Amino acid sequence: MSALFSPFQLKDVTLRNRIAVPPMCQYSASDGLANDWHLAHYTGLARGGAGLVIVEATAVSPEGRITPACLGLWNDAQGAELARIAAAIKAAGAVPGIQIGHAGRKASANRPWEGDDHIPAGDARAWDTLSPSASAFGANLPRVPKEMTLADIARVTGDFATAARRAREAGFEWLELHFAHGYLAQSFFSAHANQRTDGYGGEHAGRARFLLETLAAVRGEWPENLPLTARFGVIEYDGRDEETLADSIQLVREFRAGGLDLLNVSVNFCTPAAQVPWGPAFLAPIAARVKRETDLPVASSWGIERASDAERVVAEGQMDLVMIGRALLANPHYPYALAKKLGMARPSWVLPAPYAHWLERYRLEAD
Ligand SMILES: C=C(C(=O)O)c1ccccc1
Repeated sequence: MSALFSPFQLKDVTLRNRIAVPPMCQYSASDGLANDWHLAHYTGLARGGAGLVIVEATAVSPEGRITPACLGLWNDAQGAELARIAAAIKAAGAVPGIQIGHAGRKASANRPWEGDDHIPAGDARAWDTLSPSASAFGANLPRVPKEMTLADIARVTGDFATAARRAREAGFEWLELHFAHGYLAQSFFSAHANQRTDGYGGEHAGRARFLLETLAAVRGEWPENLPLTARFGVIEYDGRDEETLADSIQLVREFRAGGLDLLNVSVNFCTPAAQVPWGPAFLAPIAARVKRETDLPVASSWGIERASDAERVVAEGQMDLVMIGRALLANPHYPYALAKKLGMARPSWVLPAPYAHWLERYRLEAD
């Protein structure tokens, strides 16, 4: 029996396998509203056999979008459109998940294929960005953000909680807080972005405060019986990795004490100077260490594509779920290819019956 195709239960939710679609921005919304692009995109991924489909970074407030074309969950109309997507994912046999976040100083940017840079300040599409400190990311994102006031911090924490409530009302059963990739929450924990001298900066407790307060606020809205998770960068690859990892693992333990059910282990992306060692499943040993040292279930991503890697990292207990992104964009039925590669009996039935029966009936020997 393949470990990758074994079920996974977390709280009252059971995934049919260990394959998860990570949140991957589509940059295809208007006014934060999901549309037919998103419905077809996520329905196709769910029909492709993944156990969990997580809808892309969805902003908790208008200024929290990465680009003007990002999804939002700050009003009921957005919730109604997302409800269609949650229902479609569930109808296809996958668990519907959603990531909610705030882009912080990386907000107000052009879409990646239209520059991937900050929209010029004079452009009517641009907006003021928020961050723990008035320090820019740099490189393609040079805009200096506004240092958040205590009122700003409280408002955004509340926005996360309200978005979590709307996510549940929309029918999502898996919630992921976006605490990674140099966005607002990650910025609060990183000295690359947070130079505050008040209670939200400085030593570990100060830099962790926004994330822990936001987790607590969301915990109060999200049902206890459904998975509450976070994608969190635990390593920056800036030459201080052991220090960052130890600091991050301490915070992950605090997340667990605060009611987090699983951590999606990722990279910080808080400085353009990072030297990320890209490669097949390069983050798996880091995810395994986080799992070992925090006793939390973990997922991870980045370069997990080969059937042998995906099976190994689960079978060896390095991670509980594998987030397979680009291979699933290239082929939403990739779980079927993985099932065949791993020698599963009747691999076609990873797919819905209307597809599986044809694939079974007229199989070529070569299949
Ligand atoms: C758009 C991203 C996200 O939503 O996390 C992203 C950004 C940087 C690297 C990977 C993913």
